[in-house]
Amino acid sequence: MASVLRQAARLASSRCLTQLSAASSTSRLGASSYNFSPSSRNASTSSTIKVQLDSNTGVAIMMFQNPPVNSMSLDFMTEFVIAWDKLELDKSCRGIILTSALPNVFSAGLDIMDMYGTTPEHRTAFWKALQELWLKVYGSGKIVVAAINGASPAGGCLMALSCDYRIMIDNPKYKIGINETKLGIVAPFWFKDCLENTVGYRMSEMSVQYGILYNSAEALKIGLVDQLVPEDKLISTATETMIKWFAIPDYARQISKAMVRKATMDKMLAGREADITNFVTFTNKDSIQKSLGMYMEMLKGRKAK
Ligand SMILES: CC/C=C\C/C=C\CCCC/C=C/C(=O)SCCNC(=O)CCNC(=O)[C@H](O)C(C)(C)COP(=O)(O)OP(=O)(O)OC[C@H]1O[C@@H](n2cnc3c(N)ncnc32)[C@H](O)[C@@H]1OP(=O)(O)O
Repeated sequence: MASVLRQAARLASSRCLTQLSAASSTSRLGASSYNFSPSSRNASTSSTIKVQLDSNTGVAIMMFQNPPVNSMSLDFMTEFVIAWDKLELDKSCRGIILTSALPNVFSAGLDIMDMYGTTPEHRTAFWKALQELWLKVYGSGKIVVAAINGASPAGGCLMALSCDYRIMIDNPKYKIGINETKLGIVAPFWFKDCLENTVGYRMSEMSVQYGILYNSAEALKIGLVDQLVPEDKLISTATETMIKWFAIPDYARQISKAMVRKATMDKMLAGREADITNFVTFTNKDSIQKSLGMYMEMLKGRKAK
């Protein structure tokens, strides 16, 4: 145990988990001091990311607004990381709720147009931005809650899986999962690892091969999400959940989180360059470009019908 703690302490001071200690003021707020008065809100907005921070409670709400479907384009991910870094540095922020400002969709996942017909240089920058975003969210010392208010396939599911807790609107029309194989592409190992860490080995084995998208009730049943709520209770439940987590002393929780996530983080950090090369090589293939093109056509054709 002593060696685990020593290792965790080293981790907390390492590059990826530097944020863990940055926010380590112990429970300043309990649920009883929760006050969400509008006057206490700070707002900061980029074109695709809207942030509201309540410095009284320490809860920030980060909303995606990249119409039509919050696809994770290079621009979106760049703005996400800038907004994220600001919150990480803000000691008054102890937790972040990720949600969508658009109706019916949390995030449609990676922007296919960034992978289809683009140069290898563009795809390198795109993949680096995705890795960066994931490392920040997954490795954060803040408490991160996903308030899933719509469809959340592939990269959208990864974003939710990187949080500490997932709350989804109870509506069968909203689907979540790692559906890449259905597009004729392969989810990288760290998408699979996040899924496996959450739903277990057998379920992820089935899930990634079939490319299953689960409705909200199915997602709850397999543990892909933690809680279902009616639409009008989503943000209040996410905020109340966050306040409950605040009762745990930050430092102890952060070190524990770092211990649990270390193996998955380390694997990515060690394989980061190879992962970029894999992605670029894979998406250079004519057959993959063809699959992506056909999928885009299918999406657009579906709308035309
Ligand atoms: C060995 C391996 C090594 C490395 C790996 C290598 C490569 C593989 C990379 C794998 C990682 C991939 C991750 C991904 O996230 S891929 C993206 C997966 N996403 C999806 O499958 C979702 C597709 N979209 C939908 O299902 C629906 O759009 C959605 C989200 C349910 C919303 O439905 P609806 O409200 O009806 O909206 P429309 O379908 O009408 O769409 C509106 C508009 O948006 C365009 N669009 C939708 N999704 C995307 C997208 N992901 N990227 C870009 N554009 C998208 C759609 O075409 C419409 O456009 P239009 O111009 O017609 O308005």
